[in-house]
Amino acid sequence: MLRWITAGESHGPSLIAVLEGLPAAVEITSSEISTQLARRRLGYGRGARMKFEQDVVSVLGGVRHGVTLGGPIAVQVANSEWPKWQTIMASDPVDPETLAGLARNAGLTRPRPGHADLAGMQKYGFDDARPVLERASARETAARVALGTIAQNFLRQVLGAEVVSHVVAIGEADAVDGTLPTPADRDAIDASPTRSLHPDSTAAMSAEIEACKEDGDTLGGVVEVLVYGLPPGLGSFVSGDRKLDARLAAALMGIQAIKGVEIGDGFRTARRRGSAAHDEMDPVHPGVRRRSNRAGGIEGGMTNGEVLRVRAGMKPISTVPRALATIDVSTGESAVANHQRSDVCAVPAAGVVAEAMVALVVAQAVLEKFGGDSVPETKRNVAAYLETIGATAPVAQ
Ligand SMILES: Cc1cc2nc3c(=O)[nH]c(=O)nc-3n(C[C@H](O)[C@H](O)[C@H](O)COP(=O)(O)O)c2cc1C
Ligand SMILES: C=C(O[C@@H]1CC(C(=O)O)=C[C@@H](OP(=O)(O)O)[C@H]1O)C(=O)O
Repeated sequence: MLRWITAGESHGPSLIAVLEGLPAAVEITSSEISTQLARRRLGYGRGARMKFEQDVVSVLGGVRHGVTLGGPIAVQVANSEWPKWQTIMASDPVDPETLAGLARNAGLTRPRPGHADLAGMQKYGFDDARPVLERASARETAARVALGTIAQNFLRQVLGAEVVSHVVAIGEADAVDGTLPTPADRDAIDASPTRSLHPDSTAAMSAEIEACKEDGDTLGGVVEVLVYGLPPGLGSFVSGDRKLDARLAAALMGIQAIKGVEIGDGFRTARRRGSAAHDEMDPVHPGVRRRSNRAGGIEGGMTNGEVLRVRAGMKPISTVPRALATIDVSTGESAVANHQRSDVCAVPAAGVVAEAMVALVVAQAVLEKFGGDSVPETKRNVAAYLETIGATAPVAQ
């Protein structure tokens, strides 16, 4: 069973990510992880912290000379801003007088609507939002992207599968409808400040962000993740918790600020008639070809051999510069919410995080189906399965 966990606070010394259950012989380097982390920092609308914070990657365990060893993999993403926070976020006790003298440590008693602040303080018994927001912060997504890089390498090396993401909406600005991006479009997408394929989409989304910024407001949007090259049969129909669509939805909803997930055409399909909703098949001897892919490559909780396609909707950033109404928990009176610097829009970054979560869930399903303690063993198992289903295997469009 492939499993993962992260630890660490937004202004702590570092984030730590652990991935357990991956076979030996997956090729991975710290510079590949750094490259993916750099992609997460990009995008029009991100705040000042993205400019000065550096993600400093160290692979602490599970990898030797660029290949995995089969044991748990531990990755550290150090926060370069730590020296400024080392007293406030120290793990050992600190003299209260020293703490009281630090302006940065001023009590955060005005919880921000849309954040974990208030319920987190109530639940864990804090009178200040700092201990809540430190862990709730999307800084943690850097650790997920680090693990997602390893999962993407595994998928590529075992199946030749490739994960691609792009932004399909920011606020009211929708991407120009067109062909789906393929792995060949990755560089072009990353070169767009809104991670869109079409220049007209970039222009419309950038204008939306610019207008929002001038109004002192924030924006959300929708990202889409595609996985090319998956065999049929990942996931299962036999129980709800084994369905791949359910597992993808849970993983994507687990990303900070994601409020909706669609598999394939999702809510659009819900409004269609059955004759226009499903993906008809034709035989092509040998194999089967689909006339469409509205299902997004998943039927009955399993991949069906078509391109996997999933969307995630992100709510607008909660720390709104034009601060929202709240209460001050120290007085019980009305107040305006705590405001620190913040992103105006982080949808492009959310797409990179979504790629990571999709890669991890799909890698987990691949290992469930094919097992293997080394890449060659998993590949042999994949090859045997594909040979078995040969005559009915899907043929690429
Ligand atoms: C990549 C990324 C960057 C984010 N940046 C910010 C930010 O700068 N300011 C902010 O208030 N929220 C930001 N968020 C969203 C909050 O972390 C999130 O809304 C909050 O933790 C509450 O969780 P929930 O929205 O899932 O309920 C970001 C989310 C993501 C995925
Ligand atoms: C640091 C990151 O994102 C942070 C996510 C975040 C939040 O509330 O989620 C709030 C901001 O942090 P701060 O308030 O310290 O500026 C973002 O910068 C990151 O993505 O690496």
